[in-house]
Amino acid sequence: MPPLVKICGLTTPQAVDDAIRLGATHIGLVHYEPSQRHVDLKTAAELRKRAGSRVKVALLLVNASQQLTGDALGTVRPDIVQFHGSETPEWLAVVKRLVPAEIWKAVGIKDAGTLERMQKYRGIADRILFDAPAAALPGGTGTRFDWSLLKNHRHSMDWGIAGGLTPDNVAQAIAETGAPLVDVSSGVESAPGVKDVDKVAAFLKAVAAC
Ligand SMILES: O=C(O)c1ccccc1NCC(=O)[C@H](O)[C@H](O)COP(=O)(O)O
Repeated sequence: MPPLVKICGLTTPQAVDDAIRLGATHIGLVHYEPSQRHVDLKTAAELRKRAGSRVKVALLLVNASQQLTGDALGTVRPDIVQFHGSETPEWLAVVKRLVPAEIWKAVGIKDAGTLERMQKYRGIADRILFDAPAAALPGGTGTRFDWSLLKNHRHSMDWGIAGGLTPDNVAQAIAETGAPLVDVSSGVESAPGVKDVDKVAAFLKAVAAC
């Protein structure tokens, strides 16, 4: 079975409809003001509603306060909360107890030590998303990590990969890592925050062929 596909950083109803029509299994909405893909909570709730049950919807937060996390989850009611900052396992466990959503943790993978350090999320996060290490922003940077770090790794949690994936390299990334889920944002854009329907189609076609 081909990997699951999350198209992240959607900002418009058209982009949501396109991603779903073309076969994405997940979409991501970024609520983080410094991001060029930031959507306010009202917009995020509208996009979430539009997606309905056609696809799983992830809401991305980065080191959000308790207040903002509560407001965001209460307003948007996502299927998944994707924590993309330096949130602790303890905080994720609190959120997990309070909301009926899957908890995902993005982890910037630098070296084999990352694979040890992320074990602290075991039993708490429902999925680990391996991404490139944080740069100016913690995600959506179009940067790849060293896929060979995951070669032959025995995963103890559900997982996926992100970071610098494109229609041209996603098949190789899947072949090298065996990822059960791939996540893309800038690799299917014509400009930061603007999804390109042809690139989204090409990405999904490349994954479907795996
Ligand atoms: O997309 C953003 O702007 C963003 C900002 C801050 C935190 C996370 C963000 N995106 C998270 C994602 O899940 C991206 O899809 C992932 O980092 C891969 O991005 P890209 O390398 O552009 O495909």
